[in-house]
Amino acid sequence: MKLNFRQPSLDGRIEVPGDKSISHRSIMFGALANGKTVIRHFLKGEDCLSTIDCFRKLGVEIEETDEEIIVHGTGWDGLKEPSAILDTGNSGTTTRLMLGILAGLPFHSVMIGDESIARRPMDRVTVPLTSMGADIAGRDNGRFTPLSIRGSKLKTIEYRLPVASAQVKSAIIFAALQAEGESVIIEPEATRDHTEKMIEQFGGIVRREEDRIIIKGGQSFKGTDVYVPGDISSAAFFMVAAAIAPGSEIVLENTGLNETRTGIVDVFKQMGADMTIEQTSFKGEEIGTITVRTSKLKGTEISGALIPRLIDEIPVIALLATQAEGDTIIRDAEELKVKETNRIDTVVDELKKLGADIEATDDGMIIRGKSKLHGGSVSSHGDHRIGMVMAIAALIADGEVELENPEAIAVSYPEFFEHVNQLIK
Ligand SMILES: O=C(O)C1=C[C@@H](OP(=O)(O)O)[C@@H](O)[C@H](O)C1
Ligand SMILES: C=C(OP(=O)(O)O)C(=O)O
Repeated sequence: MKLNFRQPSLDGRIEVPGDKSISHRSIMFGALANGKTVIRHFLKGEDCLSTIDCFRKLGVEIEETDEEIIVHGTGWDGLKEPSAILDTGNSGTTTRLMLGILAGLPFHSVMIGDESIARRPMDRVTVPLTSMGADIAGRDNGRFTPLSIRGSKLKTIEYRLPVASAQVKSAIIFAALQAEGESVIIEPEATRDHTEKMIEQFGGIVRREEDRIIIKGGQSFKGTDVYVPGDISSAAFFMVAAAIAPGSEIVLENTGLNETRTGIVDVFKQMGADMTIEQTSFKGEEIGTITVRTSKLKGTEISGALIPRLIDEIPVIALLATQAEGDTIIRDAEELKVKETNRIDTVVDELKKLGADIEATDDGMIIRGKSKLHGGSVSSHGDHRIGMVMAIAALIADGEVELENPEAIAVSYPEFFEHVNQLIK
């Protein structure tokens, strides 16, 4: 795809698509609940469609209209042995959370994903689930897909997460909900808490005591109405676009502002961005409007507890940092190496091709600003977030950017280019 934007200003209001993490979970809890769940502003990205497809194969009726997704929940007991392989596509969230659900159900299932999923570590989930009594086999001793899960009776667990991962936490929560008694999960750093919030939305109970999450097994859920806020991880691309494309102002309405996800807002403040945030409602999750205008930016340091609160935004923050005065240092972000691609390498390599002064480190990167970006040939490497970073970079680049494999963007943001075109003045 040839991107020849001629350095426009951006202006306007958009509502980004529904949050990916919340959309996945709304299907899962909707299926596990008894009765009907109606989901509005659901993200119809490829990842969440993979979750829908898996639950249909487990016997759940799911209706799709333009406005809503309706899940006819079967309860835990109503799910059926799938006669086909469950294909999770490109979605780490689907693969890992489904493992926690399937581990305790009384039937056999087989799970597979795409080439990227086949490289991503699943032992971070299969190890704790196995210690709860799960019977999971997979390539390289259960490290990778394809995985075969024979549901079994599960025991409780007290588990300190070795990595700050909401996917691992959530998989264990789903398993713990099927065990008899109380399980405890201890987080090294707080990660996104959408699973915990959704347990409550569906009439269940979960307790948090400092870094400990306590889950009682044997809970059943009631179908409900879910509104999915706009995904701050998608909004991040336009927050950055507005900050760096001269003379811009973008308003992002109905965006999720869950505190475990707003690390990027903290970084914008640290860098001196011109931004206003207005909380507008609460629908199971905080929702608000984010407005960003172009401004002078300064380099910053991003590390520690901030990392899980902005993990998926780091690639686009790297682009932002190329337009800030001074150095930006990102540390403690090794997890980027096991995403859809090794995002430390892919973002560094691709931004360099457009003239950025950026260097990979063992656990992050160093970006030296401010650089003038030029045109060039770049690739998404099949990673939706890298594709969007390069498209936003193309907005400020002096010259044409040829982007290979832009189709990957449909994983989390099918309307991305429509929104870019709508915002160009
Ligand atoms: O739980 C979730 O919905 C997610 C958790 C994060 O992954 P990890 O749990 O691997 O950090 C994030 O990168 C991913 O996009 C979605
Ligand atoms: C890492 C991501 O997703 P997942 O782990 O679900 O593939 C992402 O969306 O950036």
